[in-house]
Amino acid sequence: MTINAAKHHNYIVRAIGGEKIKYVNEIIQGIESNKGEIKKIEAAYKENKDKSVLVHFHVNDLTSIAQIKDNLENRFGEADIQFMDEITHLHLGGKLETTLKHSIDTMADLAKVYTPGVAQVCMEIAHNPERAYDLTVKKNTVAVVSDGTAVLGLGDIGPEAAMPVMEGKAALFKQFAGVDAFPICLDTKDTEEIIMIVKALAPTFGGINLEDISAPRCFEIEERLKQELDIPVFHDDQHGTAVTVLAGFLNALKVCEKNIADVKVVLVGIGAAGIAVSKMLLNAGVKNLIGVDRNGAIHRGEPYSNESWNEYARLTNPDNLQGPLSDVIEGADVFIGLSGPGVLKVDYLKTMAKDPIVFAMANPAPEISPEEAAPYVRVMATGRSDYPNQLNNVLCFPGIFRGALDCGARQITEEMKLEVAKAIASAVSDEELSETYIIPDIFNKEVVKRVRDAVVETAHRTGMARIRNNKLESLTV
Ligand SMILES: NC(=O)C1=CN([C@@H]2O[C@H](COP(=O)(O)OP(=O)(O)OC[C@H]3O[C@@H](n4cnc5c(N)ncnc54)[C@H](O)[C@@H]3O)[C@@H](O)[C@H]2O)C=CC1
Ligand SMILES: CC(=O)C(=O)O
Ligand SMILES: [Mg+2]
Repeated sequence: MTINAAKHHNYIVRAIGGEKIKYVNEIIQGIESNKGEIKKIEAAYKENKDKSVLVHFHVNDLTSIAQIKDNLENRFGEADIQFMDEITHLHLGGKLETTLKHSIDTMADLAKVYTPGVAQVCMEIAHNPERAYDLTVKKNTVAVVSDGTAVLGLGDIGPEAAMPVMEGKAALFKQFAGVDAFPICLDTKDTEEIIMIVKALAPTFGGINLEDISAPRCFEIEERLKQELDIPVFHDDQHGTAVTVLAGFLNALKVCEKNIADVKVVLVGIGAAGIAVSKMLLNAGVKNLIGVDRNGAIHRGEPYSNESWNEYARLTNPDNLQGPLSDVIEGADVFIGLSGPGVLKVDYLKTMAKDPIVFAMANPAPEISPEEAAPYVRVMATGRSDYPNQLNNVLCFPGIFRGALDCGARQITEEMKLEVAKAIASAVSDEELSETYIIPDIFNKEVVKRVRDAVVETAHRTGMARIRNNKLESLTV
C-alpha cells in the first residue's frame, strides 16, 4: 500500500494599521527571500475598524519558517506585525458565533422578538411544554458536553483546553447536517455532578452529545442520562466511533476477502472507544477478539478494579491469551488502535497474518504512522483528515443526530447504530472499494443523507419515532 499525506506548513503575517500597509512589500520580500511562497494577500478589518493586511504564505520546510520569522521580527516590532500559523489564525476568537434568523431593526421588531410579544410564546410553552420543539431552538440544537478528561488522545487536559475540539464538533454538526450545536465544557470530573448539570441543561436542547469524557465514568454518565432524560444522549467516542469502525471493518474484510467469523482481531486501548467498538464488533459476528491495555491482554484470571474490564474479559479473548501486544498480535488479521501514539511497532506487524488490516485511530498521532506501516499492511486507516481511509466518528454523529431530531427519537438505539454502520459502508460501491478507499469521506454527500435516513427508517420501524412528516405527533399544528 502507498501512502500520500498532505503536509501543511501555512502561515500568516498580519501587517497592522493603515499606515503600516506600506510595509507589505517589505514583508513579501522577507518571505520570498527565505523560500516562502506567497499564497494570498487580503485586506482585513478588526471590529475597531483598524485596517490590516494579511499575507498568507507557504513553506516546504520548517527551517525556512524560523528564518522568515527571525527576519521579520528583526525588522518590525510587535505593534507592526503579528506572525502565526494558519491553524492558530483559524482559531482566533473561536470557531463559532450566533447569527439571527430575523433582524431587529425597529422598536416594533423589538416588541415582537422580545417583550411584550415574546410573552404569548412563553405562555404557550408553559401550557404545553412540547411546543418548545416548535417555538425555540430546542428542535434543532445539540449540546456537545465534555469534562476535558480524554480529549482526543491528549488525555486529561482540562475543560478550557477541550473547547477547541468541542467547538470543532459543533462546527461539524452545522456544516454537515445543519444541526445547531453548542460546546459546553464543565469544570468538574464528578460523575454525579456532571449528570446533575446535564439534566439541568436539557430543557434547552434537543439532544446531548457527550464527548471526550474518560472511561469508566463515561459509561455511568451516559447510562444514567439516557434513563433520566427524554432526549437522545449519545457518547460520541463510544458509539460514533463504534459505528464508524464497523463500517470500515466490513469493507476492509471485503477487500481482503476475509470472513468476519474467522478473523483474529487485536484491539489496543480498552477505554471508552475501545470497549464500545469491541461490543459492536462482537454483535456483528466477530468471534476472536483480544483486548490489550497498558498491562497487556485483558484476560479471565485477573480481577480488575475497573468493573468494565471484568465484563470485557468475560466477553472476549476466547483462548484467554495473556501477555503484551507483541505476543498476542501474532497471527492477527486486524489491529485496531484506540489508545495512543507509537503503540504498534513494525516488528509486530511482521508477525500478523497475511494481508493485515490496521486501523490506527488514536488522534492526533496514530499508534503507527501510515508511512511506516504501509510496506507491511494491505489496508491502513487512521482517524486523521490528511491520509486516505479516515475512520473518524465525524462520519456518524452529524447524521445520527440529524435523523434523531427529524423523527423525534427519544433514544439512539443499538438497531439504529447497526443500520447506520451499514449505511456508511454502503456509500462505497463494490466498484469503488479498494485498499485506499474502504470508507467514504464526510464530504461525500451520501454519508449524512444515508445515516440520517437509516435512523429515521429504523426509528419508525421500531416505534421510537415521535414525529411524522416533521410534525410532532402530539401536536395539532
Ligand atoms: N478516530 C476516531 O474517530 C476516534 C479516535 N479515538 C482515539 O482513541 C483514543 C482513546 O480515546 P478514548 O477511548 O476516548 O479514551 P479513554 O481515556 O477512555 O481510553 C483510552 C484507553 O487507552 C489506554 N491506553 C492509552 N495509551 C496506551 C498504551 N500506550 N498502551 C495500551 N493502552 C493504552 C488507556 O489505558 C485507556 O484504557 C484516543 O487517542 C482518541 O483520540 C477516540 C474516539 C474516536
Ligand atoms: C475523533 C474523536 O472524537 C477523538 O479522537 O476523540
Ligand atoms: Mg472524541
